Amino acid sequence: MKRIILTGGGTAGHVTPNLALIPKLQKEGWDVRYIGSKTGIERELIEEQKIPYYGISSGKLRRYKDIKNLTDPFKVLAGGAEALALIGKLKPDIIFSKGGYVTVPVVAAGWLRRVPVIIHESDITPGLANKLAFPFAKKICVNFPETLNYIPKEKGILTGTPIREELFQGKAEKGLKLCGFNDTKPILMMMGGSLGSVAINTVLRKALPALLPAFNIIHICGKNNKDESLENTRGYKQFEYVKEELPHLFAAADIFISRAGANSIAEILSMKKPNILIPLSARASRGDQILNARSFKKQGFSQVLEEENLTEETLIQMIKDTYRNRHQYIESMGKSKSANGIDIVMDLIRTQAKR
Ligand SMILES: CC(=O)N[C@H]1[C@@H](OP(=O)(O)OP(=O)(O)OC[C@H]2O[C@@H](n3ccc(=O)[nH]c3=O)[C@H](O)[C@@H]2O)O[C@H](CO)[C@@H](O)[C@@H]1O
Repeated sequence: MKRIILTGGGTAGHVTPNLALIPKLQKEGWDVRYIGSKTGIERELIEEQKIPYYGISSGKLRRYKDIKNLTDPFKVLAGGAEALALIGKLKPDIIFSKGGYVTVPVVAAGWLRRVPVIIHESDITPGLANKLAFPFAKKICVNFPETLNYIPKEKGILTGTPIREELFQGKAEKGLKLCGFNDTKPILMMMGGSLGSVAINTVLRKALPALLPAFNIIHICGKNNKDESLENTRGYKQFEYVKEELPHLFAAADIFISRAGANSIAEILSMKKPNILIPLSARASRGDQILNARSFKKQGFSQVLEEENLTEETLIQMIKDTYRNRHQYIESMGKSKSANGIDIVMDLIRTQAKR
């Protein structure tokens, strides 16, 4: 039986494409194993899939000053030794990495053990962890054509992003039921990336009195970000993080507000949901979401609201405009050539594997 090690972690964006691949790989008879960090979100998300999970030590590679910079290099080294031992024992035919700090020692160990490595980069500009990992990879899958400019020519391949098949099987009625909505108002859904977004949560909640007469609202607010005082508000439903509910909520939604994480926006595009993207600002990140969002705006798929301009008034106005022009956005998204990346990535895994 051919064996694959999947790796990726830190935030759900580095895990959900792997979740999309798992059922496909299993169907083709692969023995699937996962290496992630000991405590990251990937552990919970993958263990639920009943996949053997191996947690290794992991440290963040920061470009800024932090007391943890003193201890984290040792964790990275420990992670490297653990990964090397694991790969020696498991003898996989291939490693597929979705990025995140924990993957660097895994792909380096794979290279040392002569296991072919494929990396997937979701964002327009590669993250630091993936950049460090690129020399160890045979192939690098990308989600945006622009990304090919940032990686060695002979390694890059435009695949798009693997999207979980179940997302296409949602039922709007089930979504309405999950939220307890029983009128015909259009549904506005807000998803702040896998961790939620306190900045957007606050503004959306302030805008509720103006929005609720016109919309029912689904708010995915992130872990520990629920506002209990709003729990019984009619037409407003909060979730911290959703799993099997997500396809049904997607199906029910008429318009979306989202961060511009690469996976979220790939999903929104493939579900053709008119949307407003509020990218994570360049102060809090390397600015990758800003580029993701601009690319979507340029293609006519999205409206973009920069965090610097985010207020109740700008948000409400943009929601009204986007809803009014929804048919135009749906039409542009319908013309998009971006497809679910799952088939191309599966082909690549088959052709690059040792056996
Ligand atoms: C803060 C941070 O580092 N953000 C990065 C991270 O974002 P983040 O982890 O938020 O990534 P994405 O938006 O790409 O993906 C989130 C994934 O989680 C899923 N989901 C989310 C909420 C929920 O309740 N249930 C659920 O299943 C979404 O459907 C999606 O598949 O990785 C992205 C992809 O590299 C980057 O573009 C982001 O800049």
